[in-house]
Amino acid sequence: MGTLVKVRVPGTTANCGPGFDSIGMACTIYNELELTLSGRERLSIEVCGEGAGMIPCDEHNIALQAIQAVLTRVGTKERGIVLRMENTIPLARGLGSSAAAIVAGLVAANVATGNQLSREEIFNMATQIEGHPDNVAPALYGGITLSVVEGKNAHCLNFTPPAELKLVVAIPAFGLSTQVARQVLPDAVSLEDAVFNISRAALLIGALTQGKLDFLQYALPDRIHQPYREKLIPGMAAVFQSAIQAGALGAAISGAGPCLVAFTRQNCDTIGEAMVAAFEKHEVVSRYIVMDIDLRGAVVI
Ligand SMILES: Nc1ncnc2c1ncn2[C@@H]1O[C@H](COP(=O)(O)OP(=O)(O)OP(=O)(O)O)[C@@H](O)[C@H]1O
Ligand SMILES: N[C@@H](CCO)C(=O)O
Repeated sequence: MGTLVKVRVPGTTANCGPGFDSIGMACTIYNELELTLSGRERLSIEVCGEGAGMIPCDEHNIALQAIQAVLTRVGTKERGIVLRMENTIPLARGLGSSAAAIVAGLVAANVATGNQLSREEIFNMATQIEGHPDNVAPALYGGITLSVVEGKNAHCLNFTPPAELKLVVAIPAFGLSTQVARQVLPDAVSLEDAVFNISRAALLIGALTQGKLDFLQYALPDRIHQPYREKLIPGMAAVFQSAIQAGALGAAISGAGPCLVAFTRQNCDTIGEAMVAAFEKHEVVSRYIVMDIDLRGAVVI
């Protein structure tokens, strides 16, 4: 016996073009995590669905590390952990699988130990474990999130997106770890590129908050991460172009990639099929999914 808690956490698409390491959106694709916490010394981890057989089931598991971080923080003596994960978020594709695992572990452990930590404390811990806030923020809070890191603290605003906004995501068959996708980035960018991104990130938030989605065509381009990551994602520019030709408002790398996300009001299947066909011309096997923006973030179920 012990305390059993089950949580559901959404996948996320981060950066959204120019908002590198800051802007994120929660998506209607979910992982579930069930934690049983007891006084009996025990560790058992079971992973079903996406990542089964690949995700470590020992002390290297990041959901377990998140749980242990909470247990240490609140000083509980209960160290018996039985963990079961049911995943639908594809692994290492740019849809926030690691952020979902971290947030799920933190939220479940906090509930199992009597809700001693606030959402802000959980957000800070999640940001420290993940290394940047843009996936963990929407995974925790839902909606569209804007995050900054100030010293040891992260701060986040979230808002509800325009109801008609849909996400069409082309998911390549190959994985790309965030660590590798960050290694290709430059240490510094020019003032011109910084201004390019700042102005577009600002316009993007204006367009999303005012529901002026036609502005996304001007707001989504990026110069500080996507051009450098293009070599890791064969066909990237062609997939963006084909999505726009099929009716999308614009497109971006989802997170660190290799998923590419198109933003649209309509024609989702036409756009998805065009993206998959464009990838195929570059010998990349892919599939597509259509998602809305999740408004709830992490929930106890
Ligand atoms: N449910 C899970 N439980 C434990 N570890 C997981 C889980 N899901 C993902 N991970 C770990 O996270 C790694 C993938 O993280 P990575 O940051 O590279 O990609 P991502 O989070 O899917 O994409 P992005 O951060 O670009 O959105 C996996 O290789 C695995 O080690
Ligand atoms: N902002 C992060 C998101 C992926 O975790 C990146 O692009 O590296």
